[in-house]
Amino acid sequence: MDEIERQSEDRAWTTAKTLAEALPYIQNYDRQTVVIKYGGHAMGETAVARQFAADIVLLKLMGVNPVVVHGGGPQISAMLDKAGVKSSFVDGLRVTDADTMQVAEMVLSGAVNKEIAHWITVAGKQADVRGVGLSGKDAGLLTVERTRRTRRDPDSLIEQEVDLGFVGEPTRVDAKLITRLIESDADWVPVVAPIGVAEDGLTYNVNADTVAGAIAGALNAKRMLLLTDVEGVKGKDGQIIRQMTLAEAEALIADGTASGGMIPKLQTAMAAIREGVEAVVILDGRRPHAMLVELFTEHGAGTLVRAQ
Ligand SMILES: Nc1ncnc2c1ncn2[C@@H]1O[C@H](COP(=O)(O)OP(=O)(O)O)[C@@H](O)[C@H]1O
Ligand SMILES: CC(=O)N[C@@H](CCC(=O)OP(=O)(O)O)C(=O)O
Repeated sequence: MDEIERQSEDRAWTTAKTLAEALPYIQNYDRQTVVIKYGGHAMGETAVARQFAADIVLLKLMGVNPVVVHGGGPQISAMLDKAGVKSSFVDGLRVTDADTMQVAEMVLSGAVNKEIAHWITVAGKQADVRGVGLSGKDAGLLTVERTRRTRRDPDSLIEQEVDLGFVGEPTRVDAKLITRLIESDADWVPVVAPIGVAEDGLTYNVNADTVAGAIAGALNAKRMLLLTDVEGVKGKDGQIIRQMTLAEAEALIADGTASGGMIPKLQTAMAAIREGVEAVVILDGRRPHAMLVELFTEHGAGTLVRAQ
């Protein structure tokens, strides 16, 4: 046996050992629902999105029921730039006027949603695993109400309402369609764009973390994974915190250690756990196979948030 053959044999035995060690974890997640929020920053290039899709197919074939909720903030911003439309954010939420709403829906439901569903179908072709692209508009999946935000005027110190436009907050998830897709004998993977409809029938732009949390809560998911562009949640010392409780998550927001986009993530995590999701993990979606490390190894990845 030459050196190359020996190395290949070593790799084969290592792979088999890794698979065998994963057995307890595979059983733990057998037929369990895992909601995965795939952030716009985590998507990166096509190769990264294809790798993500391949990992989703692997999860499905290992017996997990993955439900993907995606973002696309950077992709919306790029399209708005092209169209010469200025965009601003308040507390991490995009101020969404009628023109911005049109672009956001086109990008989220049209481009990003179809691309992710498509890559899942391509990656799962041999085993007939298929991505099914939906938005909160399909089958009444996501009802929202207009988000209200107030700001204290620095001069008068009076609380004033900030008009965010067509930005919505989930009020009801009708998960029947997702449940049917999950429970079907066919290997369908729901892929949801963060668009909702209010009682007035109008379309609203919703933060994708918030949508993932609402859907995970409605499905009583075992896990929600928030895939982003950092390794996990950093503490005061800049080190990644491996595990935290709801109270600790709240303290990180209160003392300003968690800021910007991390605030809606932790708030969503807390809300989902209060609704019955067992645990939420915030992890780096740019790293290939991060979901597999989290779900199927003792080491895990990122920051795990749980009730206590
Ligand atoms: N304590 C913290 N730990 C880690 N990231 C933090 C923290 N506080 C703020 N952040 C910021 O939150 C960002 C993730 O949120 P966001 O950019 O909205 O991600 P996504 O687009 O994936 O939803 C990180 O890139 C980081 O800049
Ligand atoms: C209201 C609001 O801010 N909606 C978000 C929806 C997309 C999103 O949340 O995308 P990421 O997860 O990639 O940030 C937006 O317009 O950017």
